[in-house]
Amino acid sequence: MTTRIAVTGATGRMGREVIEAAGEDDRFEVAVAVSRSPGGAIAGVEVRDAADLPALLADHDPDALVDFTGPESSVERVAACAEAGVPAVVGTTGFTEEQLAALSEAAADVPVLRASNFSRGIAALRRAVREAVVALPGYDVEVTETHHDGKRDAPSGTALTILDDIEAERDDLEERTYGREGDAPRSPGEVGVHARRAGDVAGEHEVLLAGEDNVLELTHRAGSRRVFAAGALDAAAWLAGREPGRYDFTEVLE
Ligand SMILES: NC(=O)C1=CN([C@@H]2O[C@H](COP(=O)(O)OP(=O)(O)OC[C@H]3O[C@@H](n4cnc5c(N)ncnc54)[C@H](OP(=O)(O)O)[C@@H]3O)[C@@H](O)[C@H]2O)C=CC1
Ligand SMILES: O=C(O)C1=N[C@H](C(=O)O)C[C@H](O)C1
Repeated sequence: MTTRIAVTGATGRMGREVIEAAGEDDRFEVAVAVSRSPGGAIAGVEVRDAADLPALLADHDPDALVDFTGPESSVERVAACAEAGVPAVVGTTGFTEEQLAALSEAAADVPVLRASNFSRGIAALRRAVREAVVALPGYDVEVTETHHDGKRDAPSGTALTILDDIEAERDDLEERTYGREGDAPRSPGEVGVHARRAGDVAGEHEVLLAGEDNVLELTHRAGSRRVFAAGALDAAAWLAGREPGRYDFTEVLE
């Protein structure tokens, strides 16, 4: 069965990648792609005006929409999905609590699956990190992420998700320390968080656990954006036809 998707932010790094990945996979068809700068085509798909999204969703009736844009625009695009009855896959990161509440509101009308990272490797890293922090109680924990120079939000959405995972397992870690400068010895309740921006790195996340004479480093590196696009497409196929509500990428991988 073919899953017909709508893609927002078509000219963005991820929007483009999703359109190209869908074009190379028989299971998917891009029913409509929108951009703030319409015109031209990406992988043979005409790029339409994002301002017309509500009408385009009504006309094309896609099985799911895939959004990798920015927080404000993502909330607007998902509201259009709620209005049109289209399931939404959201890969955008950097949301405020208020924006997350708006996405939850939309999930009362349509299925909404949001994930800070659509790579299977990160799903495995998260499981390994949760296990490691339990196995190594009292160890110091530091999270470092590295991304391309165009990334806007810091720390990355994935780093924040990993920090939530770590804090859920370790009650003693109560303070996130973002970088260090000056006279800054470590205090026991800290989790260090470090964001590096350089070149065209697709995405790297490292968790360091260090105790007396024992150091464990768990690292995931995305080789390209294609891994995120592939995961988002899997999520779109999985989400199509589900009941309204909030869904998680881990459910897609079960
Ligand atoms: N969950 C995951 O696995 C992944 C998540 N991401 C996240 O996806 C998001 C996009 O990343 P990336 O593609 O690199 O970013 P880009 O800046 O390359 O692309 C984002 C695109 O979204 C659209 N856009 C951005 N801001 C607005 C706005 N205010 N209003 C309307 N449209 C807007 C634009 O497309 P246009 O002009 O065509 O409308 C823009 O080109 C980020 O939040 C990033 O963290 C990225 C990779 C993987
Ligand atoms: O902006 C990116 O590029 C990425 N963003 C996501 C994040 O913020 O975690 C996922 C991935 O690491 C790439």
